[in-house]
Amino acid sequence: MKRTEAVSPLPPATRDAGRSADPGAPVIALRDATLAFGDCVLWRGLHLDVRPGEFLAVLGPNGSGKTSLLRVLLGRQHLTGGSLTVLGRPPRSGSRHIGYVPQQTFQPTHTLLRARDLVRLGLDGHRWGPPFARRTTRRRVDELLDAVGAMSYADVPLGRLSGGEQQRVRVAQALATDPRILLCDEPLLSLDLQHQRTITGLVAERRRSAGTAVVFVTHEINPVLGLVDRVLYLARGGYRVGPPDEVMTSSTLTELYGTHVDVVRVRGRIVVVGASDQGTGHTHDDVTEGGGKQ
Ligand SMILES: Nc1ncnc2c1ncn2[C@@H]1O[C@H](COP(=O)(O)OP(=O)(O)OP(=O)(O)O)[C@@H](O)[C@H]1O
Repeated sequence: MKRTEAVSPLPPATRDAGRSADPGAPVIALRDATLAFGDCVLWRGLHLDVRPGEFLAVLGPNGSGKTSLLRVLLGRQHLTGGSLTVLGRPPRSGSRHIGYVPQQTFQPTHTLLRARDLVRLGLDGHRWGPPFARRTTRRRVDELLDAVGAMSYADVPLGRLSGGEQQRVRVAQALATDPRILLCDEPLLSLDLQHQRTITGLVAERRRSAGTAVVFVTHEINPVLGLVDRVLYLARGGYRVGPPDEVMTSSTLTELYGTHVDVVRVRGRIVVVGASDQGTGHTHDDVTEGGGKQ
């Protein structure tokens, strides 16, 4: 399997964040990793290191295995072949060092769980033993809700919130444990431009100040283009990984999809044209902006 870049040096944006950590110690290390369900190989031979403070965007058509990759990193799905370490150990579910923003699922309208309850669960839901002091917990929950612009509906049941409002609460929950790795599955979905900026700003600040590594699944690279160190692009069982300028090119994506794909840059934005249903066994929209469906 050809890859654009196997292990990159830390790009300028991440050097500060990675300074205190051993730059030789990836927080995620996949070696010759394969994931298949029956005859359907989602990706094979994946070789990838993610460093502290790095921002990795994961792109690819529907069904290419982006969410499944996050599930593998979370220890919820076993690899079919190859190996993985997360923070130097085999992955295990429930680690408080990993924050996870799942793909959008709407809360049932009758749920009584409030926004602040969900964030509190992120804070002490994994812990055994006595709960944190009430006042400390409340202050931290308020800080997290405030950071995502969700204070005004902190006490509203989740089922009464819009999709975008729920999404912001999920981001606050994922950040609650000060994670060393943040896994995000299309966190900008349903968010207007202003709240997209709030969330991307928050993630950027988190990686800058704490060296948190970010794996960010998205159909739209443009809202995070300024943050992305490397792109992992999955398609047809294969992949490419490298800086956006190397991966998001007509020649690289044409090779990956096995058919002609045009990548054009318009006023600093990346537009991918022609990546339609290219043998993943799944449908994929025809004209994409930033590598995904519209
Ligand atoms: N546990 C499972 N058993 C069998 N097939 C599965 C399982 N989990 C995922 N799949 C299949 O693997 C494929 C990849 O799914 P995945 O959700 O990882 O894709 P994706 O790239 O995130 O797609 P999308 O862009 O639509 O969110 C899909 O066809 C899915 O049905």
